[in-house]
Amino acid sequence: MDAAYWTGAQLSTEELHGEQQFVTLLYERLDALREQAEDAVEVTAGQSGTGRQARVERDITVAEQSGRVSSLNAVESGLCFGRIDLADHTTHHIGRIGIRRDDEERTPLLIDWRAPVARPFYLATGFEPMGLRRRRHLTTQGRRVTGLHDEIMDLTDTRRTGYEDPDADAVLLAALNSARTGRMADIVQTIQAEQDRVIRAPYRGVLVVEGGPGTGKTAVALHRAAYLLYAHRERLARRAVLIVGPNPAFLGYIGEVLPSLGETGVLLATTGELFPGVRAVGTDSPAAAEVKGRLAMAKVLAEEVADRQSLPRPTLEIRHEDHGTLVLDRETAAEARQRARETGLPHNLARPTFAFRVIDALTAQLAERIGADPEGGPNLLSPADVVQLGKEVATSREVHAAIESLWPTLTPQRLVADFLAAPWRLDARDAAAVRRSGIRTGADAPIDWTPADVPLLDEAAELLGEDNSAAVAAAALERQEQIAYAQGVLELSYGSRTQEFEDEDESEVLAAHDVIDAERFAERHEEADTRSAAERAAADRTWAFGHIVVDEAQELSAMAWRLLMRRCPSRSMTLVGDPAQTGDAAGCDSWQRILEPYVGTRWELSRLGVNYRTPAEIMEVAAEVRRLTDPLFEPPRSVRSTGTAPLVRAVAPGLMARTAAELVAESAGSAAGSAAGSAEGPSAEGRPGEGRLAVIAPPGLVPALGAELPDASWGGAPDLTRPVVVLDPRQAKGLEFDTVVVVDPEGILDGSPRGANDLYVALTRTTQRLAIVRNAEVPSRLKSASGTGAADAEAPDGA
Ligand SMILES: Nc1ncnc2c1ncn2[C@@H]1O[C@H](COP(=O)(O)OP(=O)(O)OP(=O)(O)O)[C@@H](O)[C@H]1O
Repeated sequence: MDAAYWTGAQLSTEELHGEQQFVTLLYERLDALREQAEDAVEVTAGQSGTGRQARVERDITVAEQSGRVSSLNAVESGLCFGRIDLADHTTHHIGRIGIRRDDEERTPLLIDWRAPVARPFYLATGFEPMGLRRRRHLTTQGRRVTGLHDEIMDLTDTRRTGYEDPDADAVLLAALNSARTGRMADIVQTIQAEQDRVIRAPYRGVLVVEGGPGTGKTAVALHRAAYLLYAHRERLARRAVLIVGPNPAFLGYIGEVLPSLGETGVLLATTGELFPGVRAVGTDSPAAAEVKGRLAMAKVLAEEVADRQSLPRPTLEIRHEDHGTLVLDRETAAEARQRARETGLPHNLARPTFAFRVIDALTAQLAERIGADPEGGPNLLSPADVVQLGKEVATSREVHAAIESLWPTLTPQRLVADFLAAPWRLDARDAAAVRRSGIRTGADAPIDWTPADVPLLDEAAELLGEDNSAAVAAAALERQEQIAYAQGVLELSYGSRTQEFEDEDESEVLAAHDVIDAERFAERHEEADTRSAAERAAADRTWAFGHIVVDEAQELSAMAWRLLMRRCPSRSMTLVGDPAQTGDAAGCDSWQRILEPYVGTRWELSRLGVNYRTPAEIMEVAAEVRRLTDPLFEPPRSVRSTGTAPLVRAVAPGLMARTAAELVAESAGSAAGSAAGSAEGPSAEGRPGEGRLAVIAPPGLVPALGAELPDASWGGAPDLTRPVVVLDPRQAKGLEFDTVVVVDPEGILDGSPRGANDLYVALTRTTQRLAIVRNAEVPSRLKSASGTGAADAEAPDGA
C-alpha cells in the first residue's frame, strides 16, 4: 500500500516494527559471532598439542579470540543507533562496529561509525545533505527499539514516517540531560560536525584541540583514538595507543568509553604511571611539583650525573691482593674519564670505557714494577705475562671498588633519591621545597615516589642508560642453543621421512627441512609474547607508541612533556586542553611554548566552541571568574539553558560545611521528589538514587565536609560512582556531575597562584544545578555570587 494512504499511527507502528526486526537480526548475528569466538577459545584452550610451537599458537589464538569476545560484549548496549537513507534509495544502518551477513558476499549489515560511508550521518545538513534524504536516530533499551527520530534532509522528498522530529537536537539534548553515573559515556550517536572533523583529522603530526569547559574535548579525544585504531589498525595495534590523563580517578571516569566502542587494547595512564616498577603514590606540595616540573631539572640531573664521575684527590691508593699498593693518579683518571665521556654514551654504558682505561694504566704500572730489570735493561715480562697481569688487575675486588668509587653504576632511583636528599644545586627556596628528609644518600631503600618524580626518574634513566650487555649475551647464547637444537630436529625429521609423508599436503612436509634452515626454524620456535601491545608497552619504559592522546594537556609540566615526547618519536599526538583551566603550578599556558622544542611550529590547532555540559545561567557566573583577570573573556556558548540560576548561600565560615551538607540533603530530597512525577526515560532529575552530586571545596575544607557527609566518598581515591563525592578543585578536573555545591569560592580563588582557574573549573562541573556556599565574612568578588543579586532568590542563611 502507498505510504501516503497510511495514517500516522499505522506508519509509526510499521516503521518501528521494521527497525525492531532489523535490530533483532543484528543481535542474532552478534550472538553468533560471539559464540564462534567463545567456541574458538574453548576448543583451542583444550587442545593438547605439545611442543613450544603448538603452545605458542594456542596461546595466541586464545588471547585473540578472548579479546574478540570482550569487544563483542562491550558493544552490546546501543549496538545500532542510526540509519541514513540515500538519494539513490539505498539505506545504511550505523553502529558501534561493522557487522556482515553470513553469506557468500559477506554483505555489510551494520556500518561501523568510523567508516567513510557513515560520515554523512554526522556531517550532513539541510544546506549540504551529502546525498542523504533522511537521517534517523534509533534509541534502544537493551535489544528493544524504543524510539526513532527522523530528520528530512531532502525537502523535496514527501515520504513521511511519523517520526519526523521538528527538534533536530532532541537526541543530543536527551543525552545531555540524562543523569550522570560517575562514568563517562560515549557520544557516538550524537557526534557534532565540529567534533567529527577533529576525530577524523589526519593521523600524522601533533594536533592540539583547545576548547572551554564542556566542549567535548575528552569525548572527542577518546573517539579520535577509536577512529585512529580503526583507520590505521595494523600500525596502531602493533605500536599501541596511549591515553594520558591527569589522575587515576579521571582515568577511571573515562575508562569505559573505548571498550563501549569495541576498543580494548589501549593503555590509559597518568604520567606518574609511566615508569615501570615505580608506583608514584606520594604527594608533593604545589611548590615542590612546580620546581620538579621545570625544564631546568634536565640540566640539574645531567650535572648530578657528571658529578658522580669523580677524580681522585690527588691520588687513589689501591691495595692489590698479590702485588701490593697500586696508585691511580688524578691525570690518569682524568684521561680515562675524558675518553669515557667522549663515547657520548649514557653514564652506565660509558663506564666500561672508563674501567678499561683505568685497568690498562694500573696494569702498565704493575708491569713496570714487577718486570723492571734491576740492571736497567728492558722490561723482563713477556706480552703473555702482561696479559695475565691485566686479567689479575681486572678481576681484583679492590680495583673494582676503586672504579666504582670514581664512576659508580647508578640506577635512576638512586640518582634521583640522592638528589632529593641533598638538592644543593637549587637555590635555598627551591631546595627547601623539594628536599626529602629521611632518605639515606647512596642507599637504594624504597621511597614514596610522587607523580612529579616520575619524569625525573625517566630523565635519569636516559642519562644513565641501562647496561644490558649481560642480558644481550645471555640471549645470544640461548639463541645459539636453539639453533643447535633446531639443527638436531631437522636432521631427525629428514631421517624419518616416509613415503606416507610425501603424499601429504605439501605445506606440512616442506615445513621441515626443505624450505627452512636451522636458524629460521629456531626463530619459529622462540617463545612468542602473547601479551597485547598495550600490555607490553606498559611494562617497557622505552616503548615507542603509535599515537599518544593527552587529556588536560595544559596540566603537564615541561619535564612531563620530555617524558611523553620520548615515548612518541613519530610525534603522532592529539593534545586536548584548555589553558584557562590550568591549575598545576608546573602546567603550561602556551601550546607554542610546550611544543616548540619538539616540533617547532609544525602543529595544528583546532578549537571547539560549544559547551555541551554547563547550562548558560551557570556559565555566566563562571565567566565572571575569568573576567576578573580578562575583562573581555567570552565563555564557550552553552547548548542549553535550564532557567535555574545558581543558588547562593552566604554563611559564617564555621557554618559552611554544615550548610553544604544541608544543601546536599535538600538536593537528594528534591531528586527523589521530582522522580516520582517524572516521565519515562532518563532525565537529570532522574529516579531516586540516580544522578551524581559533588561538593567542591578548597583542600583544607574537604575533611570537614567529609565529616558532615558520612555517606560521601572523598580522599585520595574518591569513588566517583557514589551518589555524593567531596573533591578539591584539582580532583574535579575533567569530571562532571548533575549537581555541584561549590564551597568557599573566595578560599579557592586565594588558595593558589592559579586559584581563578581552579574556581572556573569548580563552577563548570555541573550539568544541571549549581549551589554556592560562601563565607559571609569576606566580600564576594563575583557579582552574581555575592548573595545580593538575582541569583540569591533562595535567601541566604546565617548571613
Ligand atoms: N556530541 C555530543 N553528544 C552528546 N554529549 C556530548 C557531546 N559532546 C560532548 N558531550 C558531553 O558533554 C560533556 C562534556 O564533555 P567533555 O567532558 O568531553 O568536555 P571537556 O571539553 O573535556 O570538558 P572540560 O574541559 O571541562 O573537562 C560530557 O558529558 C560529554 O559526554
